[in-house]
Amino acid sequence: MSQSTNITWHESGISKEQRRQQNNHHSFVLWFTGLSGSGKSTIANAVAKQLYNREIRNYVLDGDNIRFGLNKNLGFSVEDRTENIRRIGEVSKLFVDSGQVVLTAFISPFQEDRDQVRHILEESEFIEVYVDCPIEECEKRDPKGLYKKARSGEIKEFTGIDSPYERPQNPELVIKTGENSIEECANEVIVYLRSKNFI
Ligand SMILES: Nc1ncnc2c1ncn2[C@@H]1O[C@H](COP(=O)(O)OS(=O)(=O)O)[C@@H](OP(=O)(O)O)[C@H]1O
Ligand SMILES: Nc1ncnc2c1ncn2[C@@H]1O[C@H](COP(=O)(O)OP(=O)(O)O)[C@@H](O)[C@H]1O
Repeated sequence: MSQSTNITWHESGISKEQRRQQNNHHSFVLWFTGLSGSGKSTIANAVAKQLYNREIRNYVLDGDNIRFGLNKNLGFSVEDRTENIRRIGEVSKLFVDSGQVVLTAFISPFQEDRDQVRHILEESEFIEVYVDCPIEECEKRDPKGLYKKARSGEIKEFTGIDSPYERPQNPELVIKTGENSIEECANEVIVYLRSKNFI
């Protein structure tokens, strides 16, 4: 891939702080990470609905959807997953700059890639949420039939089967979707955000 040269950063006339002030809330990323079927999308969307009801501007970026468009040229090799997360991180940063809350639902299996996203944001702008669910339960749910395909060898490099998942070392939040209901898990996130005065 070639690199751009002769480019200059253009400052916007409206600052992030001004946008936040107009929206009347903080802007940040809720980064959900976990195995396929752990409940990232379900919880992200449940939280998004609660935020919407509180008039907090937000948007969900979801793994499958992004791979239909922006990242349609990426597969599931280690390198492609890293590039996937790098791009999502940059997109998330734009959302934060626009004064919105962004909820991301990507497996994002590598600690280093998640840390990279954390580092391009400010400290109060990145909340790593580990959607913790035993693989046995994810496999039992198998909402898209992908574990079955991975077990039969039809899908290669499937996370948790023949591709690694690195559990977050120091996440801001851990939610256990194998033990608690969807509503309870979503409420845990809302309680955390309130405790930090983010909402
Ligand atoms: N090999 C392999 N491994 C894991 N997942 C696979 C694979 N092939 C397809 N899928 C489907 O793609 C979704 C994961 O995409 P992500 O962009 O979140 O993955 S990653 O963060 O780049 O690892 C994932 O979505 P979720 O089930 O919502 O996690 C799957 O539906
Ligand atoms: N407590 C829970 N939290 C999240 N999802 C749950 C929970 N209990 C059961 N589920 C079910 O598990 C599945 C999770 O799928 P999904 O949200 O697509 O996971 P992911 O985005 O991590 O692949 C859904 O069918 C959902 O209804």
